[in-house]
Amino acid sequence: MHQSQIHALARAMGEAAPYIKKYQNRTIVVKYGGNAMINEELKQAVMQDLLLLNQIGIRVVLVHGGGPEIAQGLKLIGKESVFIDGLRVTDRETMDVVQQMLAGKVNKSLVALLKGRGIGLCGIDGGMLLCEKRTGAADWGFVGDIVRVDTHLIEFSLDSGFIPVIATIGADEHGTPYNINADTAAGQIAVALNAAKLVSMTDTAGLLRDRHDENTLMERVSVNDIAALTEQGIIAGGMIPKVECCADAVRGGVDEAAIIDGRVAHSILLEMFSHKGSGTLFCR
Ligand SMILES: Nc1ncnc2c1ncn2[C@@H]1O[C@H](COP(=O)(O)OP(=O)(O)O)[C@@H](O)[C@H]1O
Ligand SMILES: CC(=O)N[C@@H](CCC(=O)OP(=O)(O)O)C(=O)O
Repeated sequence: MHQSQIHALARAMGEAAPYIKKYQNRTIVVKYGGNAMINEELKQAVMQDLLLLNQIGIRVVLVHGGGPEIAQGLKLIGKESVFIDGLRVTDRETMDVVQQMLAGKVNKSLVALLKGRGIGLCGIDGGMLLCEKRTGAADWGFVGDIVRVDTHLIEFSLDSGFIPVIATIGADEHGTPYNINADTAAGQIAVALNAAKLVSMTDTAGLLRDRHDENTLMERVSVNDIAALTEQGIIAGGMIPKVECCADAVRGGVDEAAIIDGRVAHSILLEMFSHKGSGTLFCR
């Protein structure tokens, strides 16, 4: 190792040390989104980072999406994806595909990369995510709103040293399964766990003032400014539920929430263990 590399390592470790102390024995919830999850190599790098966090004593909960995989599954049976306000319209046939893809293919592929430390769950397991049918401006079919998060199974997995990997399917009191947006679920799970941090990994550098220009990254945003940013059209599309869930998490008692770039290797380590962080940090 060169002298310069040794200095860089010493500097990085010195910078990281207080953050490692801050997060040890605390819970962090990581939401890993569909569009950042497509590249196999990156997926492996992200899971390795989560394993590292687990090994240094941070309680990591992974909540995953899988929108693109669901779209693929639907295509195979000749169905197009339909979204209203960012939520998938989910009829009975679509719900079957959501279950197969999220709780099956995507969940197990992530657990497999966690080398024996992952435990694959969905919100139906242990009564984790109790839902009711979403009502409002449209009929989304089997799309659920979370009524209650039961954290017992998550805590049990964490206490046993595992990384719970959660597919966001819940059930109502009759046992009917519902499809839940993964960002929304991650935010509510983070609040229920009284997490130290929520990190949402996606396919942009973070929240951009101009969504087509990554040089306009907003590094720090107060949750009080979100309404104005949405009104100005700066927060749009898939960013709306993502930002809202960060804001709800922070308002619900999570210390901080960040949206970071899931396409950049080790961005989560940079976010957690450096002064600069990465992406956009939402604070009170
Ligand atoms: N201000 C903004 N900054 C960054 N991305 C934005 C913004 N407004 C809208 N977006 C869009 O939101 C997308 C991220 O949401 P989404 O595709 O639902 O992510 P995921 O699949 O990770 O859940 C970005 O790829 C981008 O197209
Ligand atoms: C109700 C609803 O829209 N559910 C989402 C669940 C998966 C998800 O949120 O995946 P991403 O994080 O990859 O977007 C869906 O069916 O696509």
